[in-house]
Amino acid sequence: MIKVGIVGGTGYTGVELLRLLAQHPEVEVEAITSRSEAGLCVTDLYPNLRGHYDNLTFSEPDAKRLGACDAVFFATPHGVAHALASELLEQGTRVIDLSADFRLRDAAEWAEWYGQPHGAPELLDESVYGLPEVNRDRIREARLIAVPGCYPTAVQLGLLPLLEAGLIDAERIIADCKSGVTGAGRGAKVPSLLAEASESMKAYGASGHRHLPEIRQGLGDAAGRAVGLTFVPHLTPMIRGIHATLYGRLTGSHDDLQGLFEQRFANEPFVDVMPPGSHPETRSVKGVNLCRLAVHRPGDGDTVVVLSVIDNLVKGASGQAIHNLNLMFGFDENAGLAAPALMP
Ligand SMILES: NC(=O)C1=CN([C@@H]2O[C@H](COP(=O)(O)OP(=O)(O)OC[C@H]3O[C@@H](n4cnc5c(N)ncnc54)[C@H](OP(=O)(O)O)[C@@H]3O)[C@@H](O)[C@H]2O)C=CC1
Ligand SMILES: CC(=O)N[C@@H](CCC(=O)OP(=O)(O)O)C(=O)O
Repeated sequence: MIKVGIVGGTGYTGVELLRLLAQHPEVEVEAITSRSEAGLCVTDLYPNLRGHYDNLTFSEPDAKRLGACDAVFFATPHGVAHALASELLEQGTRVIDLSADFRLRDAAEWAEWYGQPHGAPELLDESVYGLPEVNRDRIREARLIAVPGCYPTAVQLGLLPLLEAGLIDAERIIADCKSGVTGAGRGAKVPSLLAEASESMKAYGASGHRHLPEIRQGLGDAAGRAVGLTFVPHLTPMIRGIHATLYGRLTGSHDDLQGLFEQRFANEPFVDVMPPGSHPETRSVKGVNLCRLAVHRPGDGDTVVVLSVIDNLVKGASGQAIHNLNLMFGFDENAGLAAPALMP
């Protein structure tokens, strides 16, 4: 049994960590922080967790208390993990950061996209990008994990087989992506209001979104060269879910794209390549740590269309964070992550 802490326990990814960890046989949640709810019992804020965390209370973030844990998850806005990670690592605590603080290898690029100086550039060399389907062996050895973003997870998993095999034009990739409103966090914001978000849909960040450099970095690694990517996110009237429709122009010849995808993910417990002709739905991954993919080649032409769905809060955040924890501590990869999706 290991002890873990969660910084940012009142947010959507924080409560999702609690929900999933409640079924984890090897983990006990020792500390959970919130500045606004310090002193409140977790089950008073989240009654769905009654019977699981009845003695757990939110407390102010405290490096000493968190440093007594084997691992700490950061489910906080950008910049918070920068400030605390070093101190925790020095105390021997492993850090799994759900924010974007350690995802980009280049501190100057991070500062440009996040509008603030990078707060811990000295840690960038050792941080490991926590996409298990790419970095499984490095994750096992890591002390500091940067959990991929939600859109970047859906897009990279959908394009990796094609780029690794050199089958599409790396200069002209299109990722047309839709997210549910929990992607924007639990804080009150006008675009997330029921009357603003329901029965409507809109693109945002079309000229440049902060996930663009992260996705380009990962796809560039897969392709072995810089990629040209158009990425347009949309806000849709659903609570959870990401749907990515990915377009590439085939350059290499390959008769069996379905087989290519099935082979690439054959040993991956959290990627499901669906049968030919499928159209995966976001509700089929609701609440589970799974990316479902379908590959299409309309009219047998030179365009390949990949459909990729995840739950932004699970495979796009908290579930993937727990998968990383399982690898770092040598647990069964499925621990805490085995339940099937909610339907409907
Ligand atoms: N929502 C999603 O789908 C995804 C989110 N992420 C990332 O995960 C992180 C958390 O997201 P989400 O759960 O949606 O965010 P929320 O806005 O829902 O929650 C943020 C949490 O962080 C705490 N917090 C805020 N500021 C600070 C601070 N300065 N120091 C310590 N704690 C702080 C808040 O509690 P309090 O203010 O009371 O301390 C709250 O518990 C973000 O970086 C987000 O980008 C990643 C993938 C998907
Ligand atoms: C709908 C919505 O607002 N989504 C968020 C992305 C989700 C997220 O939390 O971003 P990270 O994965 O980088 O942490 C956004 O566009 O900024």
